[in-house]
Amino acid sequence: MSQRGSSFPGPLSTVLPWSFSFQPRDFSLPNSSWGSDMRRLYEHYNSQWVWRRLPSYNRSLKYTTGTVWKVRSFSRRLVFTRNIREQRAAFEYVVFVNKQEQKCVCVFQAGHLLEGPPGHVHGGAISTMIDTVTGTHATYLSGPVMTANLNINYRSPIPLGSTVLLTCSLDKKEGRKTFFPCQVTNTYSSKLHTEATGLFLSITMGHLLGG
Ligand SMILES: CCCCC/C=C\C/C=C\C/C=C\C/C=C\CCCC(=O)SCCNC(=O)CCNC(=O)[C@H](O)C(C)(C)COP(=O)(O)OP(=O)(O)OC[C@H]1O[C@@H](n2cnc3c(N)ncnc32)[C@H](O)[C@@H]1OP(=O)(O)O
Repeated sequence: MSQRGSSFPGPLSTVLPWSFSFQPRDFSLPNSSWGSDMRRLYEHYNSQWVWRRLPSYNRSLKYTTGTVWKVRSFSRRLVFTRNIREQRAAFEYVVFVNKQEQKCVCVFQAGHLLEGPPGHVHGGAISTMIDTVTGTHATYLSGPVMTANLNINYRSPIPLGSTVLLTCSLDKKEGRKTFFPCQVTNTYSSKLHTEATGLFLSITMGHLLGG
């Protein structure tokens, strides 16, 4: 199994040095809780050179900034989707980007802690994953961004424990604004579960730090 894409390849890596990286756990690598659909799709995308796996950590700034005081103020905080220790329990996912086509896919296995309607995934958990995937793609293409608007239509419920595919593309860029449509389907792309559009605004890091 190849392990390509071990460093974040987007614009952030040129802006922010990685001087505080110390081999943190990469949550987007396969683990024993992944079911057969997760593994099959992971292998499918990981084996094609046009798709690049993005690593995923449980702290957003500790591993991306080179400024000591920022590390001190952010390092104890954990990224929402990566802060549940028990594998399989919540958000198991891996994101791949296709730079040529400006597309991004996420293979997502929804764990039992994400229940909304009996036996099915909570709408807030689905929107979390849509925000994460479109936000990751926006960051990859445009550098630091914040979600300004998420518009979501839930078309069919997602069974708890199942694996789904999120597909996101770049629609248009207008100055600081970037628009990303996103669909959530079953793993064969034959059933639509959710469709959404995300609007992201490019920001400076000062915006996040209250500057
Ligand atoms: C998010 C982390 C970024 C840092 C990255 C660093 C390291 C991380 C590494 C990797 C990250 C990987 C993955 C990311 C994972 C998850 C993503 C989660 C993202 C989120 O979960 S993030 C939380 C929820 N998010 C907020 O908490 C935003 C609160 N909000 C604001 O902070 C401001 O509101 C802001 C910045 C959005 C805009 O403020 P602003 O002052 O910069 O811009 P302004 O208002 O002037 O608008 C300029 C033009 O955008 C139009 N515009 C604005 N808002 C609009 C809207 N809602 N609808 C339609 N158009 C809108 C205006 O109409 C105008 O348009 P025009 O130019 O045409 O007049």
